[in-house]
Amino acid sequence: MRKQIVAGNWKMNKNVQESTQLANEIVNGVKDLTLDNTRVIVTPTFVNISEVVKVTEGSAVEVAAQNMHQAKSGAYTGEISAEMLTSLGLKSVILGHSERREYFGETDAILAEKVNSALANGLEVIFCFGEVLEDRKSNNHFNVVESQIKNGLFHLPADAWKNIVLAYEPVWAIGTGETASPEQAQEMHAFIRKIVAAKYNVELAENVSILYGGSVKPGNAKEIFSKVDVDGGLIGGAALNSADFLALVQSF
Ligand SMILES: O=C(CO)COP(=O)(O)O
Repeated sequence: MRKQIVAGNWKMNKNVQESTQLANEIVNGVKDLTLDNTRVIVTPTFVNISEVVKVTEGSAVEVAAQNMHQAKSGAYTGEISAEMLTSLGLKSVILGHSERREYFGETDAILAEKVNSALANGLEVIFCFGEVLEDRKSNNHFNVVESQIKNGLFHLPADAWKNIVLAYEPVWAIGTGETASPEQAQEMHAFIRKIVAAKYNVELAENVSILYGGSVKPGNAKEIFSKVDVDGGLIGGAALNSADFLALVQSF
């Protein structure tokens, strides 16, 4: 059975005190939940990872990073390597978020390198992709998503996919309050599974968790998560307070 995942992408929010407080509230909140098949992940900013790791140790809450550099080490001022993340005990990293693609010039080629570096270091990759509004309006969204997945991931051998989680985040729905309808999310997720099955095989495609991201809130999560090919969410705004985030964790 595929894992369900609720991952909070804290983006550039929360100082160290706020981060540890939020993590504490989430750790306490999940204590009494039967999570069964659901993974709960939080992703603080780099500077707050160590403190949040301490708070979450021994709990059901996993900590992941929002990004990393593709190089092993060296003269890359301001950057963070995969090995630095694993040395903190992290198991996963988000790569390819649309904000990284748009504001930091991360191309498909760079992302493929980042994916390789993360996997080589034993990290699971939560790989994000999604179309902008123009693409959806011109009915080009399937092509865009296919090419982002193909260029970022299809060079991988099948066995590497056990460490891949996909996150479909239509850019027009991120932080806008506008959500893809559950039907639009399901349609895209089914398409994604189909292209992964065509490249690899049906079993592999059936085993990949595909998250939806874009204005997921307690009020709409149940309906979105109920779709057969939606395995959870990558959450921005609603991950910044524990009550909303814990409600999402219980929305399956
Ligand atoms: O970008 C997102 C998660 O990575 C989604 O952000 P919002 O939930 O704020 O729309």
